Amino acid sequence: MRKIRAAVVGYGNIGQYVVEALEAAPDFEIAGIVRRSGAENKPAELEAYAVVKDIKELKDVDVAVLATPTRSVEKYAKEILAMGINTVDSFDIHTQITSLRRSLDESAKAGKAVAIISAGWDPGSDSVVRTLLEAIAPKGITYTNFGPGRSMGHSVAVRAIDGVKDALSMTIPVGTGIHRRMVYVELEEGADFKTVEAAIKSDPYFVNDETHVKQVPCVDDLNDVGHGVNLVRKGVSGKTHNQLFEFDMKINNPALTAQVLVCVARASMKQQPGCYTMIEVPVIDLLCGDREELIAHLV
Ligand SMILES: NC(=O)C1=CN([C@@H]2O[C@H](COP(=O)(O)OP(=O)(O)OC[C@H]3O[C@@H](n4cnc5c(N)ncnc54)[C@H](OP(=O)(O)O)[C@@H]3O)[C@@H](O)[C@H]2O)C=CC1
Ligand SMILES: N[C@@H](CCCC(=O)C(=O)O)C(=O)O
Repeated sequence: MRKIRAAVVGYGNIGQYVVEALEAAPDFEIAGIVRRSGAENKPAELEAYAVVKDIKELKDVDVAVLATPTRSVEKYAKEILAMGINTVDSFDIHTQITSLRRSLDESAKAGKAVAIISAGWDPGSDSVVRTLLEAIAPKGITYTNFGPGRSMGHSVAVRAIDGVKDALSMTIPVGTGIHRRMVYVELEEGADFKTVEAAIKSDPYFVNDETHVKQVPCVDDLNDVGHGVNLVRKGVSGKTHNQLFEFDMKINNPALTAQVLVCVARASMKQQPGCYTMIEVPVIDLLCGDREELIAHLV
C-alpha cells in the first residue's frame, strides 16, 4: 500500500501532536515539517524529518496539515492548493466558515486539489454529532457546553495582541450553550494592561461573551490543555416529543484536534476537487482499512 505523504505546516501545540498522530497512523508517512524558521533550532524529536521554510522544498506531498493560527489558515491554504496539494485545517471562527469555504472552494478547484476546513473537535467532530442529532430529532434545541478547559483558538488570538508574552483563555460553561471567558495574560515589559484588556474584549473571539482578563506573572504555571464538551439535544422525532440525546467528552485538546486533522487528511484523498467541511465528507472516508471490513465491523 502506498502511504499518504503528509506535510505539517506550523509546529506549535497542534503541530506537535499532528506529528505524533501521523507517526501512529499505519497509512501515512511524514514528508516534512514547514516552519517559519526552517531547520534553525530543530527540535530533537524531528531529527529524522526534513524541516523546511517552504513546502516547495519537500518532495511529493499529497496533503498539508495546517497547524497554524486560525487567522493564517486562508493564506497558507491558498498558496498550497495552487500547487495541487490538498489542505486540511481546524479554522474555528464559526461565523466565517461559510466564507472561507467559498474562497477555498475556488482555489481548490483551480489547483485540482481538495481542502477540508474547520476540522478539529469544535468545529469538527462535534459538528458531525450535531448534524446526526438534528437528523434524528429534526425539531428541537441543541446546547453545546464547553469546558471548563483551555480554548487553543482564544489563547492564540490573545497571544497575537501587542504586548502579550503568553496567554491562557479558559472557557467556563454557564449553561445552555453560554460561556464565560477567563483570560490570563503575561505581559511584555512596559506593556499597558488596560490597552491589552480592551484589545481582547473587542476581538471577535471574545466580543459576544462575558470576558474577564487577569494579569499573572507566569502563564505556564497555570497551563492545562485539558478541555471537553457536553452536547445535549432535546427534540422531536416524527411527532413524538421528549427525545433526549447527550454526547460528553473530556479530552487533551491539542491531541484530539491533531487526530481529527489526520483523519480528514486521509479523507481528503478520497474527495473530488473542492472545499468541504466535515459534515460534507462521508464518515467512512475518515477511516483506514478495507471498506467491506469496516462496514461489517461498524454497521
Ligand atoms: N477546531 C478546533 O476544534 C480547534 C482548532 N484549533 C485551532 O488551532 C490553531 C493553532 O493552535 P495552536 O497549535 O495552539 O497554536 P500555536 O501558536 O501553538 O501554533 C501555531 C504555529 O503556527 C506557526 N505559524 C505560522 N504563521 C504564524 C503566525 N503568523 N503567528 C504565529 N504562528 C504562526 C508557528 O509554528 P512555526 O514557528 O513552527 O512556524 C506556530 O507555532 C488555533 O488558532 C485554533 O484556532 C485548536 C484547537 C481546536
Ligand atoms: N475551537 C476550540 C475547541 C472548541 C472549544 C471552544 O470553542 C471554546 O472553548 O470556546 C479551541 O480552539 O480549543
